[in-house]
Amino acid sequence: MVKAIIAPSMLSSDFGNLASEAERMLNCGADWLHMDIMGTINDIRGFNTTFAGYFSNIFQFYTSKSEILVPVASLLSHFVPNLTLGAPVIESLRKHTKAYLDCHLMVTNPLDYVEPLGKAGASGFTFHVEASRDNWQELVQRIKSKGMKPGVSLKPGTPIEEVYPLLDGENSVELVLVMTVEPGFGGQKFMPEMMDKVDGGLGPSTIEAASSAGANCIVAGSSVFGAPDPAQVITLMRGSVEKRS
Ligand SMILES: O=C(CO)[C@@H](O)[C@H](O)COP(=O)(O)O
Ligand SMILES: [Fe+2]
Repeated sequence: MVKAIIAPSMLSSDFGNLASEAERMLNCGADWLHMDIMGTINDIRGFNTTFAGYFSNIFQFYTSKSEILVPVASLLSHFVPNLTLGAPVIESLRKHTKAYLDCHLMVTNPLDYVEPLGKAGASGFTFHVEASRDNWQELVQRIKSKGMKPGVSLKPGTPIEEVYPLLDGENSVELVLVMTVEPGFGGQKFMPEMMDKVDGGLGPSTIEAASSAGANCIVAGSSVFGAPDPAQVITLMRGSVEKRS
């Protein structure tokens, strides 16, 4: 029987009560806690923080809509047009739980986050293949040296072949996170066309497609946190994966 891992994305939780939201999810049957770490303007190489921060604020002042922000964000080499949490939050949450903290790094230079997240108590460190094409071997070694489990993720538009080199050899990853939404926000629509490649928009109405496509580690945010009975959604998704032999 395939072992399911259900990892509620804490991006959809009440960040003002993160520790109790984490405990609630674990009491509802969650195996891992998925922590979406999203980049800031400081990710830009060569820009100093103040200038880049100021520049980004101007753009964000004039383009409040996320669909406009995306081209602006990519222009400014943001990995995603959103800002969530970092090592200090992981460190605080770690004081309240022993759970597996599955960190998903949507940042332009993941190497800069290995040290702080390892120290903060992260369990898994999943970086994006689009942000590590020239240094993924060093990245995997550094992640392992800090006692974290290395994973790789890919955006919907990235061909699955790009992660093949990371699947075997001494610098292989232990998890592949197939994004079934564009990275950056929770609550987006599931992209069924990703099934031949499977993170996002998952819930009772889409889990069958993902589990029959072979996914066993399920990241779901809005469908779990938005449910009147999150435990029931977690059990349903677990059942869908584990009925596969
Ligand atoms: O990494 C991401 C989004 O960037 C995902 O982890 C989402 O946060 C999953 O949330 P839902 O799509 O299930 O609401
Ligand atoms: Fe994620």
